[in-house]
Amino acid sequence: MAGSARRPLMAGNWKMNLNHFEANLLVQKLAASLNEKQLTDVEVVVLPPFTDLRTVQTAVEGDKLMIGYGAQDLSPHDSGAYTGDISGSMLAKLGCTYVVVGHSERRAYHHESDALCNAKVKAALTHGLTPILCVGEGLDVREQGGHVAHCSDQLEAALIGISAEQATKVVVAYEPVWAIGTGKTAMPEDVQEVCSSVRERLAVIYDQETAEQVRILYGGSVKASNVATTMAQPDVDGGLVGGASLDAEEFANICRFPEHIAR
Ligand SMILES: O=C[C@H](O)COP(=O)(O)O
Repeated sequence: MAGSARRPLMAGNWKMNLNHFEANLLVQKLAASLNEKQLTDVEVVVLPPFTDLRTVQTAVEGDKLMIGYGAQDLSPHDSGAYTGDISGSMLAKLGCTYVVVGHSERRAYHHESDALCNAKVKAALTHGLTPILCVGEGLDVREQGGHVAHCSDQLEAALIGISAEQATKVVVAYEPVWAIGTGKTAMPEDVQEVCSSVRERLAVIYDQETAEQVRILYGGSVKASNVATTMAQPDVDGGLVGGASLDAEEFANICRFPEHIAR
């Protein structure tokens, strides 16, 4: 993010944690831990389970908290006989502004394909939601040196049929699978390598101006103790934080990262 015009984004992916009582407590604590300047410098977003969204909406709107929120997944369909699905329009009605698409846990445990991710990106954009499109390689791919091509290919496949104007509204999250929930953070230079290659691929698919507008996040064992060096990389515009976002004080410290980047 060094010198970039892109506003940093720190998104807390709660995954399948916290009931709606706990969700209310966490969002209130988080908001109380950050001041107006910090919440202006960095866009802070939480991504609770579906069952917590109404509670988070009530807290955010009722107390005018400067915190955004969104969902962890959405249906590629708009409505109808899709048992268990939640549509983009339902999320938009709940005040969501973001939705995660293609998280590696969904790709692995629910066999989500690039084609399905592409349909979900389109569904999100149709309903005015910002997709946080996840890409990332497994350890085997990294060890064979295929990580850059793997992530670029996932990106390109998920953006088929998306215009340049729409692409500027997409957030990309680079999450190496081997760094998720393992405590093994990728080295800042490794993160930069993939994030810059993602931006280069966006410039090839669209143009340089479009590529410069897209925010690219890093996710994988982000903590307050390691966030600053990663965020100091020029093509990293924020983070997608899992486990550490469940602790209000730790996540607030992560969101304060600009104060720890040497200028
Ligand atoms: O969406 C978040 C990522 O999967 C990272 O999770 P983690 O911070 O627990 O490693």
